Amino acid sequence: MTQLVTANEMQQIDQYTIDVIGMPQDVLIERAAMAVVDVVGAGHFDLNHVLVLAGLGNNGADGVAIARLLYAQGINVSLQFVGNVNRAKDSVKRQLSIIEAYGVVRSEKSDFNEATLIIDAIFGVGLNNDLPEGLQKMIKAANHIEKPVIAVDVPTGVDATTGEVRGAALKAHTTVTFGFKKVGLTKRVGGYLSGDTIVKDVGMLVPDDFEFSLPIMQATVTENATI
Ligand SMILES: NC(=O)C1=CN([C@@H]2O[C@H](COP(=O)(O)OP(=O)(O)OC[C@H]3O[C@@H](n4cnc5c(N)ncnc54)[C@H](OP(=O)(O)O)[C@@H]3O)[C@@H](O)[C@H]2O)[C@H](O)CC1
Ligand SMILES: [K+]
Repeated sequence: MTQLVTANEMQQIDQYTIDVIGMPQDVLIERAAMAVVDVVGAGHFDLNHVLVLAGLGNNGADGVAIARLLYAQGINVSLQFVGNVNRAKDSVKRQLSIIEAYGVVRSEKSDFNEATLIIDAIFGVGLNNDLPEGLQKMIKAANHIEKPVIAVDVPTGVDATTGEVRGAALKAHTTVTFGFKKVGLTKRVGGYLSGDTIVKDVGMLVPDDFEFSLPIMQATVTENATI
């Protein structure tokens, strides 16, 4: 039994946990990163060269924290920041300054062919438009070489509510989604691109009077089920 949420509902729950409950945002980001690292370690992925793609929002902050944790475990990880780092949210800038102290080298342009596993932390539930052209091209190239991808929260390019592709979207082998399963991961092409979806608790709390707009999903859902 899985409670489904829209992107907006997830953002409301995020904000309630931080603003009302007082859970520090960096704690949620660290727990999200640890959840993904657990899946990386438990899966049958080739960790010879892990490439983390991090964006400029909190999804990217998760990605930078993931790169740091993998590096601390002695895994060969490279971090590519996708976007203009000057426009990055403070949460990302904090993670970037921490990771520099750990000695993780940021790669400007990553060669997907060298990577044995890609961690997609470019966009999550905050995606609100079609991806920029350049990023669409990069994503299509990445999909073409078919490297295994673990998506952080939502595969980049998939709308977490509608399941539609916003210009282009990474095809994930596995999606590690936080708190609740986003409905966009269960319907239309979003259900196909998310691969195996694992829901991980990172300590979010739901307001007592919160009204979910979506039903609780039975255990399995077909690829194009519409909710
Ligand atoms: N909320 C929390 O404290 C936590 C969230 N978690 C993770 O964070 C993401 C949601 O993070 P958010 O910063 O809201 O959004 P994204 O990281 O998904 O997107 C980044 C920003 O990018 C801009 N944006 C959106 N769409 C586009 C686009 N098509 N082209 C260019 N830029 C785009 C947008 O900024 P605006 O200024 O345009 O609004 C986004 O804000 C969530 O998925 C989790 O992974 C943590 O895990 C836990 C704490
Ligand atoms: K992502």
